[in-house]
Amino acid sequence: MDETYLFFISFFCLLPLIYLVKLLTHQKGKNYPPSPPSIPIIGHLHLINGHVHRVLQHLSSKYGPVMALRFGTRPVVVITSPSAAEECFTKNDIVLANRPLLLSGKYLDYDHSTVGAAPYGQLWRDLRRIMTLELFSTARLKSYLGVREDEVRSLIKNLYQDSSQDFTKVEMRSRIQGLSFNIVMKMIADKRFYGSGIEDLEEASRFRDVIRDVFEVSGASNPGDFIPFLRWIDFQGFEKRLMKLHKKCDRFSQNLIEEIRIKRCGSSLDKGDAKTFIDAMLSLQESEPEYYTDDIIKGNILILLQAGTDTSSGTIEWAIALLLNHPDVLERARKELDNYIGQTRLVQEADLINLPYIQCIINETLRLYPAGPLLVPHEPSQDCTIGGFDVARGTMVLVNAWAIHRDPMIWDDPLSFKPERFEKVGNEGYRFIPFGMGRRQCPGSGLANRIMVLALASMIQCFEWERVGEDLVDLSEGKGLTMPKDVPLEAMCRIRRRMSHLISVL
Ligand code: HEM
Repeated sequence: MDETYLFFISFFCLLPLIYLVKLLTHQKGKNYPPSPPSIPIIGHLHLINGHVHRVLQHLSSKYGPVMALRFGTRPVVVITSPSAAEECFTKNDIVLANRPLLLSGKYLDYDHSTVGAAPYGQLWRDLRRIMTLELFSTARLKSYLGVREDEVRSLIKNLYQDSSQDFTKVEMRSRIQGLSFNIVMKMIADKRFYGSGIEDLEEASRFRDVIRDVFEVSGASNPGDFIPFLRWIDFQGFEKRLMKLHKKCDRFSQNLIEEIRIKRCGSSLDKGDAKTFIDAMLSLQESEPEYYTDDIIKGNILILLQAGTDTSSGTIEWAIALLLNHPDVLERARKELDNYIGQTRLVQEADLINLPYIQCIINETLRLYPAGPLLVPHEPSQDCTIGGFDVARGTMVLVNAWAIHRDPMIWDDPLSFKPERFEKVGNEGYRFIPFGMGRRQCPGSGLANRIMVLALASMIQCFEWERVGEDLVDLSEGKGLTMPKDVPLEAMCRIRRRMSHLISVL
């Protein structure tokens, strides 16, 4: 028999034994979290069939709020209680501020050099500081107010053009996606890629396709991240797909950078009055070209588009779907708007502070349908303890926000949509964590909130809404990183008669 063949046969027969010995020696003297029985080599991967947050919720109900799993060779710990989550983001916050290095991060995050994928260290701190300063600070959010209000008006105008005095069926997903995409894109590169007034329609359509592919690939889990052998043979051609996508994304974001470079040549912008995120990064590049390379800028353009678009638009879509199934809640929201603003002017962002019930609707939507059901994976940079259990350095830590938000021990009647529950309590602590907590929590939460509340308030103020048929809107969750609604939302929409004089002049 061929010697190589013999070698492979004995290697694969020995693997379970090596695995067992490693497991037993590793566990000696340690208090690891409870864990379901596992299978050699694949660990618990065979249990993950269906929506991961749901499977993990089911397992945690048996094995407890701090549970250990093994995805192939990768140890995983799943957190499913507010107190354990609190421990993660207070006592262990620095240790857990690290991210696991996954294959997608090599290509889509330019070797893990984006704010979302970078390990906890100097680069991450610098990027986070730049983004806070240039995009998310109160002053910056104020300076982009016009962009948000213009884009919301453009959505209202677009709905107005497609609706009439009678109820008309409208498709909602692409319109709402266009809204959040345009807002983030204006902040990054002063460009719009959806709706009217676009200079290069073909470029816009190609760019939208590329971003859709990025979402698809980042949403798919790659078995090679868990079983190294599959990575060596590029199982299912995942790495090839990533390489191809990287090339496409790279071309587009490089073009965006070049356009801004050309514009900057003819203007006297300096660091202080940077207009866009790319402007700010190019200013920094001028003083530190080796550090703020084009690759760093391109990766961070992509992460902002990924993290900032489908999350907010998906939440708005869920909120409208929930309102269609709960006309009483919709009616109360409309009354709040009519009482405070009336029908003589359009709602503005400055009004939002006086619309607490609409904010409650957004919170309740985020509770039931958080756009990051498992947050983003964390990885301890050194051994630590959570809930009295040992968690080894290099373990992937998943916080199941979706399950915490639906825990009947924590929430009264947790599966029902009741926005008023957010009226009573002020500080929700670690039982409501749609944006995560601690150092790596979402830096875009303030921006997202403004977009979501203003868009929802404007749509309720200007139109009447009904379901397409008698049946309730289907609320099944689809596949994807941001837990989108499975079936894109359609609704019946009619202009509110007393608002049409305001909308027709937009
Ligand atoms: C409904 C809207 C949104 C939700 C629910 C959401 C949720 C989250 C969550 C759960 C995380 C991970 C937190 C963790 O690691 O524990 C995150 C990270 C992040 N989000 Fe958001 N997000 C939203 C909107 C936005 C927007 C509008 C932007 C920017 C335009 C943004 C930018 C980011 C970035 C850059 C990170 C990575 C932060 C880091 O690793 O340091 N997000 N977001």
